[in-house]
Amino acid sequence: MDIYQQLQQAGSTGATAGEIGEALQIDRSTASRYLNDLVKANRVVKISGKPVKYTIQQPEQTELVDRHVIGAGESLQPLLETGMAAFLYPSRPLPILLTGETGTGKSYLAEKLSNMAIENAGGSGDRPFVAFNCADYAQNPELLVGQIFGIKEGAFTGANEDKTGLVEQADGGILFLDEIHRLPPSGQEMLFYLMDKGVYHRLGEATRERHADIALIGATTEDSETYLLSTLLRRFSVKLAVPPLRDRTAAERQELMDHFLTEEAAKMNARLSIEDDCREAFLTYDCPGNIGQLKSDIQIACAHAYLRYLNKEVDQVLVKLEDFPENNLAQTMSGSRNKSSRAIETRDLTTEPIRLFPNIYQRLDHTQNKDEGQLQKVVLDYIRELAERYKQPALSRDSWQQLIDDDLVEVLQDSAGNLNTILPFKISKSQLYVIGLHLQNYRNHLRANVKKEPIPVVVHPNAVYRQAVNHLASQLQQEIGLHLPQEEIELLAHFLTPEQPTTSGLPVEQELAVILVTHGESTASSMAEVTNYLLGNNVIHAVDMPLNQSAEETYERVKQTINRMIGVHGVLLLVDIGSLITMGDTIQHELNVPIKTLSSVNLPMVLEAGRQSLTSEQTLDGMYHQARNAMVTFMEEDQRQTGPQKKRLIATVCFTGEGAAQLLESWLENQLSAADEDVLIRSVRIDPATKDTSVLTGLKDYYDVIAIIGTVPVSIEGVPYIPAWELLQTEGISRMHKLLEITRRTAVPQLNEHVTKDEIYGLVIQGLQEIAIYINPKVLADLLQEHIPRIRDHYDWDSNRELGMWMHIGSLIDRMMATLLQQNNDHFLSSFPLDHQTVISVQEQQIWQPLFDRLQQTFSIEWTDNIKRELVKLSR
Ligand SMILES: Nc1ncnc2c1ncn2[C@@H]1O[C@H](COP(=O)(O)OP(=O)(O)OP(=O)(O)O)[C@@H](O)[C@H]1O
Repeated sequence: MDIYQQLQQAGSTGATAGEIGEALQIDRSTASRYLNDLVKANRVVKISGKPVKYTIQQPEQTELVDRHVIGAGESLQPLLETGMAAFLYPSRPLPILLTGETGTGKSYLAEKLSNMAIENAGGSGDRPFVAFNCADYAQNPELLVGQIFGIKEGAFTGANEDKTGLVEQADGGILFLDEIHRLPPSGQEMLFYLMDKGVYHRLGEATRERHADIALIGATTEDSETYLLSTLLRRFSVKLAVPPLRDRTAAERQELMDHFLTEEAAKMNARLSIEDDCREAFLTYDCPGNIGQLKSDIQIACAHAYLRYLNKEVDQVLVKLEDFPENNLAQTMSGSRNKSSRAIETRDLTTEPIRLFPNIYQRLDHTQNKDEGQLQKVVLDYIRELAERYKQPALSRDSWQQLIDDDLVEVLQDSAGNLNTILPFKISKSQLYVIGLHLQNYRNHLRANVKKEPIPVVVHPNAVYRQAVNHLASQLQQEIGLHLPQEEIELLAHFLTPEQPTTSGLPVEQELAVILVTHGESTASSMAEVTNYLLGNNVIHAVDMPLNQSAEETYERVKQTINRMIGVHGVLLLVDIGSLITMGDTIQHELNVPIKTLSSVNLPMVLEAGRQSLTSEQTLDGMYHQARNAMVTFMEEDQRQTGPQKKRLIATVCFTGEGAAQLLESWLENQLSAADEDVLIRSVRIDPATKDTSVLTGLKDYYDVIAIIGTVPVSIEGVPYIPAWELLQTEGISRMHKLLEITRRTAVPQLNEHVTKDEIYGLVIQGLQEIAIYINPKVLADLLQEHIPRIRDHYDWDSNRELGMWMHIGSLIDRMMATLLQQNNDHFLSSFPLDHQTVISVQEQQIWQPLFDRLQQTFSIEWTDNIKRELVKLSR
């Protein structure tokens, strides 16, 4: 037996060198020497005292926890150890929930814990760590859930293709969901289900069950008891509270500060030091945004010091007390007086210029691989990063002056008026600010007087933006003597382009463009809207010619429209009257872009032109002929009145053109039988302000619109309107089937589908998976399975009726959750007519109440008497 095994036997109380020597029959000094070797090797620890004892080092405390995490040995020790224990739990890692104030380091710790766990599990790259902040999609709960679980093509507007979710990406690894409380209840349910069963489905996916094995870390700044469904909360077996900065030790705060200063120094590639009084200020000031704020405040101070250094006033980067963010300084000096308002000011000021702003020249200098593609990527990343980081327009003048020289700020602010006359939109404050930041970069770079890599030209920005920047450039030259070379002008023009180029997709290059120019306030734009909608692509550009608009103005607008296009090789102009034909010829000469013109435009022509412009390898001539033929055929058919009849169309309408209408669209598609192959279903947005139905009327000219279905009552002559909620009941469904039947070209025998009682459960899950966003269909179906039989027996529903009611309840709950989450409850409630006449009998009350209660509990919805009465009335 060796010394180590002997010590293991001694357990946590340990043993002295003498005891070990005695047990192994070696002399004490030899035992002591061996023991000290083991101590050096970190396998044994000394327990100080008299006599000195030795005990073995517990491996999980030394090897598993990353000692590089600041605070690992102090305030964060219990947290890191519990976190690691959860991750290394036999068979399956336990889900972890990190709670704590903003900036305490939850994301940081999640990543550290994941890295440690991955390393401990053999450190291979095939265990992915996927991090996602739910707050990024908080405005769109549907998309948020879609990001996490994946989206099936057509699940909602814009879902043009199947999309993999993060769960799939993290399969076999770790998924970190920051701000998890932003998940809508349906998403929380889905997550719970995944944690429980390892099973999930993509949004809008009816039947396919997917499997994933992930370790989950959630984080929230909110009170998890209030914001998370209790089912989900319970599923997090390990909850770790990350301490605020004020509860961390002084040594840790010092260590954090040194760490951040070192990070900044590395970025600057210069010597950096900090004056003592400034260091003191950083160590003691009240820092409500915790480590995150400490870090950004240090960054701001360093940025100040760095600018001073670049301005050549000093020979090293020295952070002084004057660099300490002003509001904080005031706060430090005035103690805690008026703390809360100061704290808010501090955050406002620091949220924007939190880091040294990106520096293109340094990046180009540091780019090893100088091939064209790589250099372009550096430039595009820079443009995007600057634009994204500073896109919040709420910037105070102070924050401008913190980072941009006064004279530059002045020229920029003066130039806004001129720029607005050239640009097709009003320049925003944040765009000006971003330009200012870049110009400051450029100026600093000139001052630093180092060898300058020319900025590579990425994509030629279009003429309007170049013209605007040229204007700015001459103002800069005249007023402050700052000269901008051509490549700088091109770069700045990109900051003005509304769609910032991304590395993955440069601004869309449309080789062949179609521009529609017609008289009237909105004729061209309505036709373009319909076509773009039907083609699912913004291919038609419209120029309206209101009666008071001069021919010259129209001409200019068409020219501007072409100028704004990138890489266009040919334009088809579709106009209403022949006199506009000459316009194309003149513009062609002026802009040197081939243009062809077709007059007497109608919708089939626009549609065909749009379709052709999307066909790859189409030529301008080809597109012209196809569009022309489409018009001729249409006119001939119209005259003969013998051609194929118009296709049938069902329009689904709502205020957004997304949400409800889109759901209905996919649900309806499944209702169509083979005899209804010609039927198109299209969702249409109705502007809530104008309730303008011209798009629908426009569709009627070219389609046989057989029904309008939706959440917004719309009346179009000769077209029946079916409210969405009626459609989810048996009566509504049969009404729609009837409509389809009577509008069919050839009579087909009516499908006499009768569901059986046993099929209802499955059909409802399937149906709700198609149309519900917020509820978990299975959870709802289980609940109804339990409660409906009593209700069904009371009203004596047949199976078809019962199916209708299940679906109705499902979509009602989904809608209630949607409105609660989107906080437009008033609109939702007002869609239920006030009803004082329906009386719910005592017996009805008894059979419904348990279901109402369960639904309320499970989906956190609030019933009103009106909604209950409506439901009971429908059941009778
Ligand atoms: N122990 C640490 N050592 C070094 N840097 C840290 C540490 N903890 C946090 N940070 C840094 O502080 C900043 C804020 O941390 P983080 O974003 O993880 O906080 P958070 O609690 O997730 O904040 P929020 O709730 O606002 O998302 C990050 O830049 C992070 O890198």
